[in-house]
Amino acid sequence: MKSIEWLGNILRILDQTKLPRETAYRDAKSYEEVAEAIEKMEVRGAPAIGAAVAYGYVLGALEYNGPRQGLTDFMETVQGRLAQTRPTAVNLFWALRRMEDRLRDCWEIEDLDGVRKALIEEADRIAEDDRRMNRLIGELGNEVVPEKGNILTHCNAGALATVEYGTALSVIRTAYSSGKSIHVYADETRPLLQGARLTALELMNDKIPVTLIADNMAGSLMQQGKVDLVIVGADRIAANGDTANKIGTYSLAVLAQAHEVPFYVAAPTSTIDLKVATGQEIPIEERPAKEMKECFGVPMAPEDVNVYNPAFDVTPAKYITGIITEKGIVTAPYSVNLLKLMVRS
Ligand SMILES: CSC[C@H]1O[C@H](OP(=O)(O)O)[C@H](O)[C@@H]1O
Repeated sequence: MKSIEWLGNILRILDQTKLPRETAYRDAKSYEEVAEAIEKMEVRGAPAIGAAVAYGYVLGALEYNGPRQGLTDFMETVQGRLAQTRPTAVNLFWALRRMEDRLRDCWEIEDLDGVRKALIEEADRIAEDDRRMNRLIGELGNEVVPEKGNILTHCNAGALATVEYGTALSVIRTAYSSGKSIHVYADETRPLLQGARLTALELMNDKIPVTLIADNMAGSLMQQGKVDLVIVGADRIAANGDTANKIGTYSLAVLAQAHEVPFYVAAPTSTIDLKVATGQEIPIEERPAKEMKECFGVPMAPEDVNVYNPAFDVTPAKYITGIITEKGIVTAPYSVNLLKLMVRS
């Protein structure tokens, strides 16, 4: 299953809100449609959002029908719309910056189609970079996976959260295909159930042994000694290693430390944001109350009850055993080692 597919002038988006019961697609023909798909979480997951935004930017350039000199101003409108969709995943802004830089480098190209071609090539590079980084994350991350054991993961950091392979699930896939005897506990991940709906689906499709659990069961499994490793994804990693990820990740990290279970974050370097010193600076998205009060249309709470619905939380670096990236596995002191990693070619 591919989260997105570029069809030359259309971005085909697998509508993840309908999985696993229905495989449906949105064929986005405009940057506004891509923005809506991101806001509605039809496409979600930090790296997948980054690639979707890159192609949304291309669709904006294809929509523009004015004189060449007006393109830059128009693309600022496109950039603004895409940038306001979701605030936490830094990959969104990393991809937008790459597209803006590419547009700026096209200043000598007078032909609009020439500029569009250059932007499409940049978006394709962003997508290919993600595929490459995720493969490497799997290969390098395999080092931390035991020959035999139970791995717990949270939310969906799989192929559906990226362009291909996944991040945390890339490590799991690589370990399994290397012959390791692993089994996965997948947190269902309330309220939108990315674990139940997406991670369980991906792992079953790959015939990787998986058991679905409610989020509140993780502690008990660790207390029984049934979890050997926790691997999660990330939406933004601060310069000191503090990591924003799906709500519930922080609780898992504290539980893992209390039970001496290794806790790893798997993420491409496009998720590392050295411009934020600590996790306190990471903007945390608040999602609509409806997502808490309903489960896909079925009321789960009184209609007018107050709701707190942050989409992410921040895990302090002290709870993180290591961060698995395509350039290597980083451990504490993160402020030093993340900087070294990012300057490494
Ligand atoms: C490969 S990182 C995926 C990351 O994104 C998810 O958030 P959302 O489903 O809201 O986009 C979750 O935090 C995952 O770990």
